[in-house]
Amino acid sequence: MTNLTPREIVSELDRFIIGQRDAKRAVAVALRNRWRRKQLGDDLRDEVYPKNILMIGPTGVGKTEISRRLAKLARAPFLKVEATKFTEVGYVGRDVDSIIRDLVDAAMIETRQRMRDEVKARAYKAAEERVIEALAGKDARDQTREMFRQKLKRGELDSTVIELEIQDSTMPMGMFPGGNGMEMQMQGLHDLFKAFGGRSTRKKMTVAESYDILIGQEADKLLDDEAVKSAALEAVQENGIVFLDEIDKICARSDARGADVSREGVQRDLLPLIEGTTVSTKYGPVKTDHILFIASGAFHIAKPSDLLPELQGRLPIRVELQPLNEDDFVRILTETDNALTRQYSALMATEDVAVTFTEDGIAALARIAADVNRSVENIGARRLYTIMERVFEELSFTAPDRSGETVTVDARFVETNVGQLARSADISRYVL
Ligand SMILES: Nc1ncnc2c1ncn2[C@@H]1O[C@H](COP(=O)(O)OP(=O)(O)OP(=O)(O)O)[C@@H](O)[C@H]1O
Repeated sequence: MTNLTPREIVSELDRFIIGQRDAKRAVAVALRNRWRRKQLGDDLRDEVYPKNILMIGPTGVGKTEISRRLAKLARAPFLKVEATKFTEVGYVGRDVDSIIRDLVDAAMIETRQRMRDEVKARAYKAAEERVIEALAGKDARDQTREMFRQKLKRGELDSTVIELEIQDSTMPMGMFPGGNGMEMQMQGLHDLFKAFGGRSTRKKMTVAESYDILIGQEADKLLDDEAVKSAALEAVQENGIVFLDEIDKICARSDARGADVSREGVQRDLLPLIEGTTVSTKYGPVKTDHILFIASGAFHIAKPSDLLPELQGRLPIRVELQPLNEDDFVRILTETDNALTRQYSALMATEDVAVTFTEDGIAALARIAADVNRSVENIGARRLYTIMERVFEELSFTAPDRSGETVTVDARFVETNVGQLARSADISRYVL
């Protein structure tokens, strides 16, 4: 939960997203409303429901990015899901409740990671004790232990090999950054192992290598699983954000049948989630009343008014996002904290190649992106990714041989690398 004001939230979002003022303001107010709700007395607090948002705008203009950044800012559990996923062939009421279950899974990983970080200092101390025990033996005198401790601190024993009892369920701290399916599976396995007490083996490793593993193991011992679970469930219920993409694709049109039946079915299934219901998950029941839903779609063909009236009522805040033009691309390339120009320069710097961008180089990149969006298909800012990748293709490959060089990305450099490709719509369709 953050206590930032709407103005502060918008200015945080401004660091990453160019333009789209209305959408930023809408999400900022939604977030602030959560804080306001928390300040209310018990009786009123339960009555205040989130005002869900409908974002209308073409692809690649920042709808997801705004929502994701907002969630990050608020440290809120976040899930993006395509509404069309539930209309796929074979749809027999595919479980929309899985949205909430996936959100809880994501929250469990994040919460565990955060709580692990909180106990990290204590875990580090405990890990150090175990290393000392492995070095000095179980019955070593205090004086001997202290001597090893000093040596450890000076890094003198980093490459000494020790033998340790390792629980198989233990994984290094770095393995839970939160997010993708693979990690979720790992998490499931991890829980399983933990439940059965894990299997321990003796392993040889250097002191330096042992720390990550031992800290992970000790942190797990300090973590109370029940506390992690209840914190994660509370985070979902009070702060969860679900981004429902492609909501326009589940609108039924009046002139068709068949697939449209299932589309309308999905809307009906989604309704209770958005209106507030209780979903059972493997960690316990979750009330969805205060989860914020941000629905999004291009609405090129269907209109918001084609959604079920009940669903329209549950998405009362409508914001339009604007298509991005050449000027926006220049700003995206130069003003954002995570600008692609910064990313490429930093990546090349790791090879000791200094990359700088000139103003006309940036202008050329933006112009080509806008041209290709016009002539082929408008995919918004995503076009910058494909253009940049092409521009840097040669340099990326040869960088290790060019250590110590300086490369200036100016209009000529851009022209040489993508100019020709960009002028042919047929070729750009495949490569840009
Ligand atoms: N206004 C913007 N400012 C800066 N970067 C942007 C902006 N719009 C899009 N981007 C970048 O383009 C990429 C795609 O944007 P995003 O995922 O937000 O698209 P979207 O509008 O949600 O489209 P879709 O509905 O197809 O998912 C992201 O990496 C994002 O950083």
